[in-house]
Amino acid sequence: MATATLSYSSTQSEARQAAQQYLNSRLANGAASKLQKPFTVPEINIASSFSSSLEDRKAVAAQIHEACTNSGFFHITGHGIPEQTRTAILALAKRFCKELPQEKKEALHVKNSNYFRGWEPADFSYVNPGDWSVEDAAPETKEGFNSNSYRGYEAGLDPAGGDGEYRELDGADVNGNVWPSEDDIPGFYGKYQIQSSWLRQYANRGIETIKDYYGQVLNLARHLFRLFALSLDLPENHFEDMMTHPGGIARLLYYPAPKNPQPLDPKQKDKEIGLGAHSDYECFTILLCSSASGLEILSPDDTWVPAPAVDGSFIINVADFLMRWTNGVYKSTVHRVVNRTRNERYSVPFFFSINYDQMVETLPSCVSAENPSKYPPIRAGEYVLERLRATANE
Ligand SMILES: O=C(O)CCC(=O)C(=O)O
Ligand SMILES: [Fe+2]
Repeated sequence: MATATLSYSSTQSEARQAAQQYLNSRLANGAASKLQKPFTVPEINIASSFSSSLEDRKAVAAQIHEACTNSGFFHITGHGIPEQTRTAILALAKRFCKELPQEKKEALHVKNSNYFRGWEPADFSYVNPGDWSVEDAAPETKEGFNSNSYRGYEAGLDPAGGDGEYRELDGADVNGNVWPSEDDIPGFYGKYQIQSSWLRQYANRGIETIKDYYGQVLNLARHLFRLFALSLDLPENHFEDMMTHPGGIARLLYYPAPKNPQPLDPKQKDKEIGLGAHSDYECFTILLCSSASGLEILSPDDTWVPAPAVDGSFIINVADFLMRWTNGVYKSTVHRVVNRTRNERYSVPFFFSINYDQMVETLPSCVSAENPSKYPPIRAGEYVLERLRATANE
């Protein structure tokens, strides 16, 4: 079990150093621990978790508990999000990366945002801070757009409407989002009324908007958090008041097809990395990926295990904040992306947090005489902001 803590630091280089130490200790911990049972990424059909029977919901929660204490990764099917919504957002990721002119992307550069929102070119951030110091390291090949839901809480992106109390990562009462203009990429945010037949062709191609996807995934995230509560022997509504204006960063990612795709080979260092080894920062991630495989997760015996996309499923993984909150009971597992196919790869991770202004203490059901709390209380946004700062090229 990883017990490393992340210390809080003021400068960029201190933050990066702390993040590297943290990641190294996670990697070392992984290698040192013995495999108790097979390391698996199970498929969990959550359809019966929408049942009115608490017993049905608890049965799904038990499967979630099992996955979160093992690999920390699982696929979900039976989630209720239509295929059209899923293909639409992947198509939007493609449109953003391929159709938006370079100067329009530059205008949205993530370096202009205090909250890591906007367009991120391939080599702007390294999720594994050690990759900065590798002389001949190829840049990460991903390119992305980070967005967050602030506007939604005004009844825009959040189907529940929110409580109007959203606070940014640093606690500020501001809107950290940036959006491309609807003239440049119609239908991106969702405010655009499709009037003309020329624009309707996008709709006919099944292209919806961030708003549609974000709203549906936010509903799913809240549903999953209720199941997480049950899985941790807590009342089902334990997290409810902490999800009234939750942080949630949706990222549209594009991994170009590699020129020279390499098979996974433990004896060879990969030259072209899509996204370096890292763990996610928030509570959990809901990941949608296109059919090109590429996600690999680090097993406790220190080998990379491919976690290919399963038709119609989302991949869910525990992230560091939930690992910390559960006192290390739930595993936030190191993963990376290496596109080993000749196809482009698109993915849309949604990093779900509770309200960023929420203070949390280790969950009572995860503390015992044998496993006392390892972590002091912390504000959710403060933790995530520090982790984000460590990865950026400033
Ligand atoms: O693109 C993927 O499949 C995974 C992305 C990821 O791990 C991340 O953005 O943290
Ligand atoms: Fe990740």
